[in-house]
Amino acid sequence: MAENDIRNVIIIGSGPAGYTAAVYAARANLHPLVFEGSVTAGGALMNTTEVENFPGFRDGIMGPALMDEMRGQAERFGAELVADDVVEVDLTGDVKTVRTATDTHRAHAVILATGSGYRELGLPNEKALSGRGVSWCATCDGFFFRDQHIAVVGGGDSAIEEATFLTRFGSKVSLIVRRDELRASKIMQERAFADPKLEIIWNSKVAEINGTDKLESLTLEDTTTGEQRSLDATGLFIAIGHDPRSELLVGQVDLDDNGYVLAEHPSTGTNQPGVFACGDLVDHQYRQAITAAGTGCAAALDAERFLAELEHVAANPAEAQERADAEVVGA
Ligand SMILES: Cc1cc2nc3c(=O)[nH]c(=O)nc-3n(C[C@H](O)[C@H](O)[C@H](O)COP(=O)(O)OP(=O)(O)OC[C@H]3O[C@@H](n4cnc5c(N)ncnc54)[C@H](O)[C@@H]3O)c2cc1C
Repeated sequence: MAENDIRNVIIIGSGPAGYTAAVYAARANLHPLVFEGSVTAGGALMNTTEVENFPGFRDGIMGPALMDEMRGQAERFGAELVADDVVEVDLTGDVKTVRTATDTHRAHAVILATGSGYRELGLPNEKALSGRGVSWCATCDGFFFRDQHIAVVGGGDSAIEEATFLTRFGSKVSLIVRRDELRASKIMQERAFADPKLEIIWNSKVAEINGTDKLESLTLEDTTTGEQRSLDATGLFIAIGHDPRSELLVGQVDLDDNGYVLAEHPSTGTNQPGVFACGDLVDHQYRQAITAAGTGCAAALDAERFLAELEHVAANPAEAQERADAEVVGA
């Protein structure tokens, strides 16, 4: 296809949401073009070890292997995959424009699936011990920490939610809070204070993550005195927030106050006709591979219906005019 031909659909993002959208769009004969991104093609699961909760794998599957399967499945049905970053979009017109550093592409529909990034503490061992004691997802990894001492960092609602959830598994859970109060809502605080397995370590931050092959302990620093001490935790859950990857989309589609794309539930449509959004880019509630894949499927089906309607209108201009007139009268 020549560069300037108008595509049916372009998909931006290559996690479970983007690849699932690609499988469905490709099987609907829409020949999707998928921008995978240059850094982490395959998305967040490329940085994980075993995924035990994605349905269909009785014995679990390694994160990168799962993403390789999804990628191969999309390719098998004819999705065109490009390992480039999208650097600019214009989603406001009937024809959408998507630019990389070197090319410009156009499409009638665009599916946004750029995910969200977990905030990090910025400590040296943090990434190296990811999947070896350090985690960003209690639902995903809590099960691996049965009968262990688990630490959770953060003072908001989601930190407390993660910490109370983790008390089901850990022998003890220590919530590490920078200040002498929690930012979380009152009801969440009451829940935390009432939990006998949950201790709160006030005025503290993690100064060092210790261990070579796996997490062995944490060094905590008192934020008021600077004094340091060791905590013998073998699990660390970092719950200090997420940032949706939506910088590209500012001024293009409606975003909420935290930067997540606003989709018209239960569809995946945004405020721009022909633009659909899925996965962690819209979801601050569930953030799971299976939910991302589910909304990726929905986005492709929504795009398919949108394109069918466009085709119908182009083939039946008189009927479309009648419908538009009736809407004006009804308004
Ligand atoms: C450490 C860890 C462990 C996890 N474990 C589990 C688990 O066990 N089970 C589970 O269900 N979930 C797990 N999750 C959550 C799961 O990974 C996410 O919910 C899921 O990956 C979200 O999918 P997504 O497609 O929305 O986004 P992502 O997977 O984040 O993918 C987004 C993609 O978009 C690309 N992208 C971003 N910007 C651009 C751009 N401008 N141009 C082109 N491409 C772009 C990125 O490169 C990335 O590939 C885990 C997450 C983490 C971080």
